[in-house]
Amino acid sequence: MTKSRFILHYLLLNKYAYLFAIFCILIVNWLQVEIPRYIQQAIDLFGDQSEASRQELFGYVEWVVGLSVVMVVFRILSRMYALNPGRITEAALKNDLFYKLNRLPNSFHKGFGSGKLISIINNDLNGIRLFYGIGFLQLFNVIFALSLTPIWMWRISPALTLYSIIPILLAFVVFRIGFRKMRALHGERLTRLQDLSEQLMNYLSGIDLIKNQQMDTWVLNEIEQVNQRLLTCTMQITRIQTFIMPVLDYANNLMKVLILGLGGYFLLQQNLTLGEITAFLSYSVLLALPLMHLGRIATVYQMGMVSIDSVLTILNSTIPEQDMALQTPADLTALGQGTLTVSHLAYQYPDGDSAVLHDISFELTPGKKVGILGSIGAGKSTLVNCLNHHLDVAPGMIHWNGRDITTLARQDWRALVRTITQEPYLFSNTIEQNVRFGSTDLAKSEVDQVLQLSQFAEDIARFQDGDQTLVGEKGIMLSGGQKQRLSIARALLSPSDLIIMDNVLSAVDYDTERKILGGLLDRISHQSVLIVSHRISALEEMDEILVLEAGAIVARGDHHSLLRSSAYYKATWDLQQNETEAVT
Ligand SMILES: Nc1ncnc2c1ncn2[C@@H]1O[C@H](COP(=O)(O)OP(=O)(O)OP(=O)(O)O)[C@@H](O)[C@H]1O
Repeated sequence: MTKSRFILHYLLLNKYAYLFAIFCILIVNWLQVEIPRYIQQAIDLFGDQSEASRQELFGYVEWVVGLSVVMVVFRILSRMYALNPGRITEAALKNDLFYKLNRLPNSFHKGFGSGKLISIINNDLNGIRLFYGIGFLQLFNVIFALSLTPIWMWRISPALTLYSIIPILLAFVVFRIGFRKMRALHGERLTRLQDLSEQLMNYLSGIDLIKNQQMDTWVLNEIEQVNQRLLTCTMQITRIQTFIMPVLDYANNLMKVLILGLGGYFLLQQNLTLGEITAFLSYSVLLALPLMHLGRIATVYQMGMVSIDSVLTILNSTIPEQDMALQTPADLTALGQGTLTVSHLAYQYPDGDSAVLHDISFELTPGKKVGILGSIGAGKSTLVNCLNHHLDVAPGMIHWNGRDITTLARQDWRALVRTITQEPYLFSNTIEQNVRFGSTDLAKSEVDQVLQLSQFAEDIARFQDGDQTLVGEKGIMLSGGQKQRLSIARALLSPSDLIIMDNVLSAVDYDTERKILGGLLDRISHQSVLIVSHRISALEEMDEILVLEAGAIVARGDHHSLLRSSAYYKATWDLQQNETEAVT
């Protein structure tokens, strides 16, 4: 989407409100130039004592009062109808951005820091709201005021109008120079705000580490540097603004001096009346006001343009074609209960030097349970992220019921495959809501059942508020093992055809692990399961265990055959047996 299409698209969203606002702004500006005309005629009647003149004078006063009331009404309407669209656009844009962010693949989120995204959603969207609200209102105010007022002035005295316009032209020249400089600075300022937000997000996520390692001074220094760059940029903008505003003010006063000086001369020459000079002075104020607003409009316009650029970097990011084509519910049901076939899977990270996975092949028929064992850095998580299509795998390597998963939309694929990761993410909500995760239609008894299965129910019974306990930000109130069990409960609540568990039981003891796995495998006997673990005790019951070393499968078989065929497996088993004995 180009910038002009973006502007038009969101303008059209409120087209009727804007059209009515333009009509109201036009009426307000027309009344603004009309009212001085009645004042002028009233003043010119001051010297005349006749009854007819008195009647005429009262008539003009009534007109002025009446028109002023009408003007106030239209001014209120113009503000309502011009400012509200700014809010509506902001809300619509937020929805569009959230929709897009939700559909964009992981590769986008890896390259685009969350701090930067938050800054765009807060600061840039604020800039866009002002652009579509106050910016629109002031723009039309200025257009109408600068076009109508000189015409009404010209009708009184063309010569005085031409002289009065000289200071305005001078002010415009100064304004244009400052305007160009400010545009670049506004862009820089929003980038600096994004940098600061990114930096803060980074440090706040690692606040425990910063405190533990006493890194406070270093962090404060880093933040101060980014903050200083933001301040320097903001000060430059303020400096230009504080220079331009007095210049515009000076132009306005110069115009008044010219009107009074030259107007007085024309009065003496009897070319102008006192009423006409008074009207002319009123018009000079009407010209000065939009002139004063030019600075504000320029800021709103420049911030709006820069903000639109930032937002477009997200809106123009492409969602992979296959992710756009969603299956119908019927097609998705037909895809269920399939066989996962992995053939000669290889994977290299885009920024990596060499392949992390080599020639991985295995099959997961419906209901089969497969375990993956491997040392640290063997490529287990990479394999999981290839299988659930978080990573962009090459076509032809992973099939589900004969269908290449790279031809399926990720959203559809994840309806079939549920992954429980080793770092569960919890929302700042109650335990029950964290299990439900939006599945509000499911009965409470189902939630209780999955909590029982994941061996979390006993812990919950000890909490004062039970499953209504608030878990705090990222589940800060829960221990590592409790978080893991909650995320297992969450994965079990809604149906899926394949469950992948990536080291999810690392933070629970052996006994709890055995209980969880026993209950879990009973409940999901019809579902395919892939469990990744460092612990053989978690894999013992699997139909097949793949031993991964440096990204390749070096041994495979069930627990008993591997004890005989794989020295690594046997050594790991013996070591872990000793650990278990030491613990019990
Ligand atoms: N995003 C990435 N970019 C580049 N290389 C990566 C990335 N993530 C992981 N790697 C590399 O891939 C290799 C395998 O990592 P992976 O996380 O898959 O191992 P793992 O077996 O899951 O390890 P662990 O048991 O410690 O979780 C490692 O050498 C790691 O450095």
